[in-house]
Amino acid sequence: MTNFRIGFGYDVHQLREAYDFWLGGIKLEHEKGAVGHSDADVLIHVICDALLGAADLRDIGYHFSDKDPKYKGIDSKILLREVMELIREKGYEVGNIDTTVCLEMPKVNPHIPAIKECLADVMNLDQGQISVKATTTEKLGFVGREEGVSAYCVALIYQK
Ligand SMILES: Nc1ccn([C@@H]2O[C@H](COP(=O)(O)O)[C@@H](O)[C@H]2O)c(=O)n1
Ligand SMILES: C[C@@]1(CO)OP(=O)(O)OP(=O)(O)OC[C@H]1O
Repeated sequence: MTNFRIGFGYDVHQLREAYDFWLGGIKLEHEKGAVGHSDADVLIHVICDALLGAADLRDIGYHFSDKDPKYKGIDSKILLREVMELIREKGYEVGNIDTTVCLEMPKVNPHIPAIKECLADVMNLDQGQISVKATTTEKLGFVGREEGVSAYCVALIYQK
């Protein structure tokens, strides 16, 4: 019987002027960008956490410490590739992932095709296995005040 497992990821990054805004592996043009030890790509970070959680492999900070200078400014696509290797080493394949980005501005929808193409390439999956959605928080909370961006991801993995 196929061994199915699910995982969940959640992450937040501050938004500040003079920072780049990486989301799902692509750079958005916006007056603010995300702050982090890495490139602060919140969408990739939640995908990593959902996959690691599904495989019972702890979390992103456990594998890539934010105290380690090796990861300062690192392209999160490199981290996602490593996470895919870790779960495949354990015999897992990805069924699908579903993500939601919580962001007041800018609009994510126009970028979703490029994000899916990029993530499918990094993860070696079909674009149909990767869902990316976005919502504002109706001007409420830190997202609504444009102080930060958050994201959620659920992942289904399986071992044949
Ligand atoms: N940063 C965002 C936020 C939302 N969207 C899209 O707009 C729709 C309406 O947003 P609500 O917060 O009012 O539900 C949402 O369903 C997304 O399709 C977006 O592209 N980028
Ligand atoms: C990715 C890492 C490592 O560079 O740094 P951040 O960009 O700060 O991201 P976060 O989601 O807070 O946690 C994981 C970190 O260890």
